[in-house]
Amino acid sequence: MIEMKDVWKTYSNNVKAINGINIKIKKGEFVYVVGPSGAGKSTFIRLMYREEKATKGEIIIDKTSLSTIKEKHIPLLRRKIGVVFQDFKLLTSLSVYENVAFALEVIEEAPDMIKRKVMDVLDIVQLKNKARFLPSELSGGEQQRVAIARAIVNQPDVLIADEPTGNLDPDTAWGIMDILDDINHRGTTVIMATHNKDIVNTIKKRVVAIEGGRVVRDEIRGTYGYEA
Ligand SMILES: Nc1ncnc2c1ncn2[C@@H]1O[C@H](COP(=O)(O)OP(=O)(O)OP(=O)(O)O)[C@@H](O)[C@H]1O
Repeated sequence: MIEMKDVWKTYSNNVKAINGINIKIKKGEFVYVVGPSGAGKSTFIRLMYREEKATKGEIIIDKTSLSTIKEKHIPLLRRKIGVVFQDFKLLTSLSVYENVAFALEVIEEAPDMIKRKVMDVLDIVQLKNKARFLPSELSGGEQQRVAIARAIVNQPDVLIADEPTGNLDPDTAWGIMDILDDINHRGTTVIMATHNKDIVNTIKKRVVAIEGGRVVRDEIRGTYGYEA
């Protein structure tokens, strides 16, 4: 359902971040993206949700080609893809509930559906009891769980996470992994860029290693393969 065919990305400053990637990711897979700092992992991920446009090659998400997609159809594409970042990116003046509901309000979901969907995803991330809290009143792990709830409330086909455990202590990071695993088991494809060696080596999944903007390793149940 996600395919890259000979994809290249050169930034405007002439940095060649992605240099000829070919990959297929099937519906329902869980994929770790690993590699040294500056290898191109974030660029690879940003290309998938069209935050960046490929310089060359074709990216197909669920039959939609990102090279020919019209600007007006990009919001529709983004509804198929939930994104989670290392630094959470929550709206600080809104409550947990409002942060998650916001994603549905912008697509003009009916108010009674908003309430049901928000409470359902807050249940999945185990934060129903903190729906009225502000982000500043939550721990880092709880804030990341709100960000995950926001990313999945539209029931996207794909959840992309760029270093979702990067700002969290080890115990909290494992809790986030439980939730991502649970979301994957419910049918969502999960693609996660990470530097967390312990997690990759313990919760075995497909591992795609990127170095110098190329896929240098792609293993079904792989290992991290670098020193932490
Ligand atoms: N917006 C940008 N403009 C110009 N160059 C960029 C931009 N974003 C990234 N780069 C460059 O592209 C290359 C790949 O960066 P990218 O962020 O994709 O790597 P990464 O593997 O995610 O690194 P890290 O593990 O440190 O997050 C690097 O040389 C980086 O400096």
